[in-house]
Amino acid sequence: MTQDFLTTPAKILITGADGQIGYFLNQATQNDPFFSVVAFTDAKLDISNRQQVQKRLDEHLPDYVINTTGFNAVDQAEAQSERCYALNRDAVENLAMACGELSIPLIHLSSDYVFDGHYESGYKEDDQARPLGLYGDSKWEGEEVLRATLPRHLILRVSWVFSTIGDNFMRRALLQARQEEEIVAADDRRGCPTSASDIARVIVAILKQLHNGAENWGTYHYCCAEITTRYGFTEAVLAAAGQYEKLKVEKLIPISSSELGSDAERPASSVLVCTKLLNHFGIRQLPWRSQLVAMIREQYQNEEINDITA
Ligand SMILES: NC(=O)C1=CN([C@@H]2O[C@H](COP(=O)(O)OP(=O)(O)OC[C@H]3O[C@@H](n4cnc5c(N)ncnc54)[C@H](OP(=O)(O)O)[C@@H]3O)[C@@H](O)[C@H]2O)C=CC1
Ligand SMILES: Cc1cn([C@H]2C[C@H](O)[C@@H](COP(=O)(O)OP(=O)(O)O[C@H]3O[C@@H](C)C(=O)[C@@H](O)[C@H]3O)O2)c(=O)[nH]c1=O
Repeated sequence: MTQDFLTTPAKILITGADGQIGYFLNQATQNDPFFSVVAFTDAKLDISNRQQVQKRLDEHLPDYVINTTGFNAVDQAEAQSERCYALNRDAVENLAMACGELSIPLIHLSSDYVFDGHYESGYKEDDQARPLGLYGDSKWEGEEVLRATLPRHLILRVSWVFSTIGDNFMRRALLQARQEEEIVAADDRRGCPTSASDIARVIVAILKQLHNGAENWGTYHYCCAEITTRYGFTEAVLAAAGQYEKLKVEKLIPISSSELGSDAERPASSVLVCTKLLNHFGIRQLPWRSQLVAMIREQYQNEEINDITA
């Protein structure tokens, strides 16, 4: 019997399901008849546990695994390198090996921080990775271990993720704007903020094409359109949030990253060029500004669920 790709749902297994991207991917696929979804939080599937990973895959036999986990605390990574590499590299190897045993492709998320940030015109997929900090290095090593272990993989590098979930720059800026009269934002690091729900849209579009026979494996970039700085993004957060409440903040002050200080070095310009994704999958970039307006609306509409101080 041949498999009918057009009528058989694609069975996907999502790891890290209550993180930013995991949550929105789960939301985007749960009610889509194209997919049959099993979504695991870390309590139900700890990907650093090789036996547990194999057991879950044996139980569910998904068509695709999507790994949205990550040790993402960029500064903390410098002091907690063991934990960082354990999740961003070694656990990726666990997944890749278990997927390999069962011939399951793995979709994996990586970061603009694999680059050193000196290339102002933007990074393409094949540009030399040269991470500045341990977080970026662990993501790069995770990519490399996946490439070496599982031929049918897709690595999607994304940047500056924001959403109504967890700890991210949008929510931190909003919290500060409610509590402080003056806030500072770095105006010397360039990048592209990208909403977690938009990344979910991209992953859904990729999965649909893979499941219909596309064999576009490899490494891809996706970020929302329009380069900005943390200062430019904060300005937009304040404008969008100001539609819903009178914020305490009166002054937004541009500042250099060196004045702010931090444990980890970060790329000065980590813009991702996304034309390969367009050429191979026909997926276009959406502007982060419209994504931000929608995300802020969602934040205010479900203020209790999206408790910013939690
Ligand atoms: N956030 C960003 O700006 C960017 C993120 N990325 C990459 O995208 C991916 C997703 O990021 P994002 O959605 O922000 O991540 P989050 O930090 O929001 O979510 C990560 C999830 O992984 C879970 N997790 C942690 N350890 C384990 C484990 N051992 N087994 C299973 N799950 C675990 C976490 O659970 P718990 O909360 O309980 O610890 C959390 O739910 C990551 O690979 C990240 O490196 C790339 C570029 C930018
Ligand atoms: C404390 C503070 C920092 N900053 C700036 C300095 C620095 O550039 C940045 C730090 O914010 P974040 O912690 O959100 O940034 P960071 O953790 O560097 O964000 C990164 O996370 C990882 C997971 C990725 O993969 C990257 O794509 C990127 O999103 O914000 C301000 O603008 N104002 C402030 O008050």
